[in-house]
Amino acid sequence: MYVDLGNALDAEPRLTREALERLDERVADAHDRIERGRAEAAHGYASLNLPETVDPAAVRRAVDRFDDPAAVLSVGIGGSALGAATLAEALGTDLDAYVLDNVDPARVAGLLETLPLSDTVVHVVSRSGTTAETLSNFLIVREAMADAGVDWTERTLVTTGPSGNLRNLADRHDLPVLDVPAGVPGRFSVLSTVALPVAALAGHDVEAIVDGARAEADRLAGSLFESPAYAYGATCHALERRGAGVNAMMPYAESLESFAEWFAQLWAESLGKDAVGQTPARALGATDQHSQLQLYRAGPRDKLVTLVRPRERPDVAIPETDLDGLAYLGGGSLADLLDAEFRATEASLAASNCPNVRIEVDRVDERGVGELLYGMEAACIMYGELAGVETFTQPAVEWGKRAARGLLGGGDVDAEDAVPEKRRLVID
Ligand SMILES: O=P(O)(O)OC[C@H]1O[C@](O)(CO)[C@@H](O)[C@@H]1O
Repeated sequence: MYVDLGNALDAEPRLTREALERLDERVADAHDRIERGRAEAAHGYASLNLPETVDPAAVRRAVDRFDDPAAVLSVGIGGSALGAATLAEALGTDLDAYVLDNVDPARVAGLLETLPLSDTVVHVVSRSGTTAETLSNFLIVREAMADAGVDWTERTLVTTGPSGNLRNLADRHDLPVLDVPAGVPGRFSVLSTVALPVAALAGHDVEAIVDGARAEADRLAGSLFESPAYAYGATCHALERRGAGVNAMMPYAESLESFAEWFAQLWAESLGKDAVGQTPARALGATDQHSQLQLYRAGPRDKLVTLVRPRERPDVAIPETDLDGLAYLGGGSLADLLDAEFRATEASLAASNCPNVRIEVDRVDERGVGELLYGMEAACIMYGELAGVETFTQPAVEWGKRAARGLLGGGDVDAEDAVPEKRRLVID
């Protein structure tokens, strides 16, 4: 992973090289704390040990029992689904890879009508084993398989924690179970048994994903000027402290669109604490040049844009054309066009004084994705250390969960007391 901070400096909000150099002293201390946390396999910090603690062979053994499926369905939510979605999209698969990470009945019904249920592997993931959306969807998928005469126990792989409903169900039906990694919050668990099974099922080189992560782990150092991941995390933090409350994650590769969604959970759920944090906006190049770029360039001076691209990408030639004004495109290629737009957008942001960071990987392949995912996790942890927040908890999400359970009669409050009377101003 390569990080270029050049356009992040002396923009608006203003961050100077001198300020980064002063911040680097705190990066060194934070690095020491992170390394101590890793050495103790402390909660959260253990995430950065996954290149050494994950067992790709165990992942492969778990999926080898499924003989050449046509489709894989990941059932989970948040970090228990976004990692699989990211890997499946980034690496592409001969399998039809689907993700159920919401409880929209139209989507669930529609998907069940199209899934080849007898030839689908269901990977159901929940660390807690109690998440309403995941368990509801799994029960529906299981019943659809049974109704279709498919033995769901032969089509299901579980990844879960040491206890809870999902562990009990797996034990009761003797399902193959992978353990979620200890001390690794869901949003940091992509490089583990949570998401790697999807990559393994698709025949990808899981070891290469882990090697990419390990390469980034080897770059963690006591200075942001020596560590791409820490450089990015420290720069994002420093810009947020100076007013860049929004970080638009804008990959210039369709295969990284889900990565931006994964990044959004990682950043928001880790760093949105104590009235601070940087709001991740999901964008896609070149598409959002025709959508959000107007706001990034001419809106409030409260943004950082993160531009991500592979240095090498597949290509498609553009035929010669005599169309007025378009002859310059003919004979070129889409990669040339996309990379020209990447550079032009980067320069246009700089010209409008919008700070932006360039992140590159050699290719969007197993190694490149491993580098990028691990690098963002390490960047997030560094940001959290510098911001002094509890990076690895997410207490604010619990209020809504309790209220929803209450409304459905499953909580410790009566349904009518689950949510306060809503203030109304109805315009109809
Ligand atoms: O893996 P689980 O326990 O189902 O949790 C799913 C997701 O829900 C959250 O706990 C938030 O509610 C996320 O942190 C997590 O990734």
